[in-house]
Amino acid sequence: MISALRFTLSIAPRTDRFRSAIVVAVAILEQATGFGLALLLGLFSEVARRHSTDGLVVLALCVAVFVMVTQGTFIAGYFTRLRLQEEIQNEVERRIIDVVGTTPTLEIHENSGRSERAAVVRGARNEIGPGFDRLMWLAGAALALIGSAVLMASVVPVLALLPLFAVPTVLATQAADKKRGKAVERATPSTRLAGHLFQLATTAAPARETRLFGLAGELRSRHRTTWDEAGRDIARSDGRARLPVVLAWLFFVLAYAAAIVLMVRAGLSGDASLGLVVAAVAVSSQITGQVQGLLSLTFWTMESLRATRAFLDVVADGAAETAAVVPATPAPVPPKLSGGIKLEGLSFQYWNREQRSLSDIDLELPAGAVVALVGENGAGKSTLVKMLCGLYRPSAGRILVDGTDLTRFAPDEWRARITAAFQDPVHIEMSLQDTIGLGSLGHRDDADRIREALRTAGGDRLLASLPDGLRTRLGRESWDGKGLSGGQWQTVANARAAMRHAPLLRVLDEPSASLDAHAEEWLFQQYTELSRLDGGVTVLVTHRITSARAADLIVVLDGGRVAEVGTHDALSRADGLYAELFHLQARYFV
Ligand SMILES: Nc1ncnc2c1ncn2[C@@H]1O[C@H](COP(=O)(O)OP(=O)(O)OP(=O)(O)O)[C@@H](O)[C@H]1O
Repeated sequence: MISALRFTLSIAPRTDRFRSAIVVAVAILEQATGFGLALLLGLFSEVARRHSTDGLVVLALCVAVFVMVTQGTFIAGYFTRLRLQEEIQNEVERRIIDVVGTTPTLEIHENSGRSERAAVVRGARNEIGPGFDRLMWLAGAALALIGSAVLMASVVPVLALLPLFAVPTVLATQAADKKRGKAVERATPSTRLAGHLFQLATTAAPARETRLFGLAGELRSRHRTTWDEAGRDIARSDGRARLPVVLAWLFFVLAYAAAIVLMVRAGLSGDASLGLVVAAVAVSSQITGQVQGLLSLTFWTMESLRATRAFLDVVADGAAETAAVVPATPAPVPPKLSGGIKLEGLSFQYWNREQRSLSDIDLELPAGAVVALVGENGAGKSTLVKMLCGLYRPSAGRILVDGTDLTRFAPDEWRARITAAFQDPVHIEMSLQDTIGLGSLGHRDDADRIREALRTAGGDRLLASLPDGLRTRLGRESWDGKGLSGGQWQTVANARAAMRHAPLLRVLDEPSASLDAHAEEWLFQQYTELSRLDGGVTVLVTHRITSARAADLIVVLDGGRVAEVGTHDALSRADGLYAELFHLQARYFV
């Protein structure tokens, strides 16, 4: 928690020094209002006892000015506080992008322990922004409580201890809060699932299937069951924490009653002046409010600190992964492949799985070759291409690029020299020019290169059909842009992948899954020519054996192992799994 506290205190002035100063002033002034009014009330009683009309008038003016200043500061500071919270929130979101969006591998999204922490941060990130404000209000509330204790002690010294009687209440509430936090954390898998069900039921992409299969009711009831499961554990933890909080509160109420008796006795016996007793009784009447305020502010501050700590954990996770994966002195990535890419005993096991998804893969992918990767669903094709992209670290074995172990390259430098189009491409809702130009940031304004990439991907007709050409806004989720078909989105992603010239590795993970036959033929012809020209390795993952046929090398994966390697002719003759798949498809499609 100390690191979360330090972060909360430092991020605000670093984000906006001026607004932070205003927030500190507003918090303290606001919390001092009750205390100041109690003092003025004490003075009123003294002046009234002396029958000083002038004194009463001056005091009334003082009260008016005091109230106007404190209320005015509160109103004037309200928007400053909101603005500061937004600024911090935005800064934190950018930092989350920096960490979650840039870890060298995909572990932060797929290793369940880490992905859940990242999910907690995504869900609770709105609590981080108000952290500084809550902390300042908490400090103001604590100062007001101390001021009240000093005032009461000046009437009866032992009353300085009264706020101490509130400590058990604060501690009991904190303990309850901690237990609740743990219960909320335990419930994360259920709350994530409930979030997913909510998305399924309310967003555009799944809307066709949810209507077609009449799923709204089913999703609603699963959402309820999932939330109920999560809620039961949280409610149980709240219930267990309630008794200590109630006992601690009773303890404080008894002490408070005794304090009032002591103060009245001091006034009656003449040990303290009337004004002082009135002021002390007035502040003591605020003690419960102050303690309650302190408790709720403690609760909200703890929420912010807990979210901040989760954020710092994710930052630490990201830094640890970067330290482990990025070599201190990286080897230079070759400008051109001379030999090719070699896989030696390569194995990979996903974090939450018992079995390896890839086992002992030995392969040679020569420079300039088009390699088709085929195999049944779940054979390990996508896992293998993600490993080639450096998105997973091998569990065993290695990948050699012209003899250099891939792990010796800086991941960013390796990825800057390769390109990829994945199945289910992401729909980047920008202008057509931007969404393709992102494939090579240095050329995002180069309209000729973007047109050329579109041509390679077979997107000439798509471009001609768009009302504003390259400037056409795409997508309907983020704005009112042009909706594209699945195949058109795929073409845009393929064009994005074609933006990088002469990559060392070109990965095409089912790039034609939603393309028509002409588009597919054109695409493979283009990529094959490019590979031969630039000498890189092209790995094509496909379920269409007819597409694999033209590749220089066909690799058949089966259950995470290499079942067969060879050319179409050799594998057809071998009469193994490839020949079986080929004949099966040929029977229906050729
Ligand atoms: N993120 C993941 N976490 C855990 N297991 C995974 C993950 N992704 C894939 N797997 C498992 O790894 C194995 C290989 O999956 P992979 O996606 O590589 O197969 P594939 O050959 O590309 O399949 P498909 O043809 O259906 O796309 C499968 O058993 C799959 O369940």
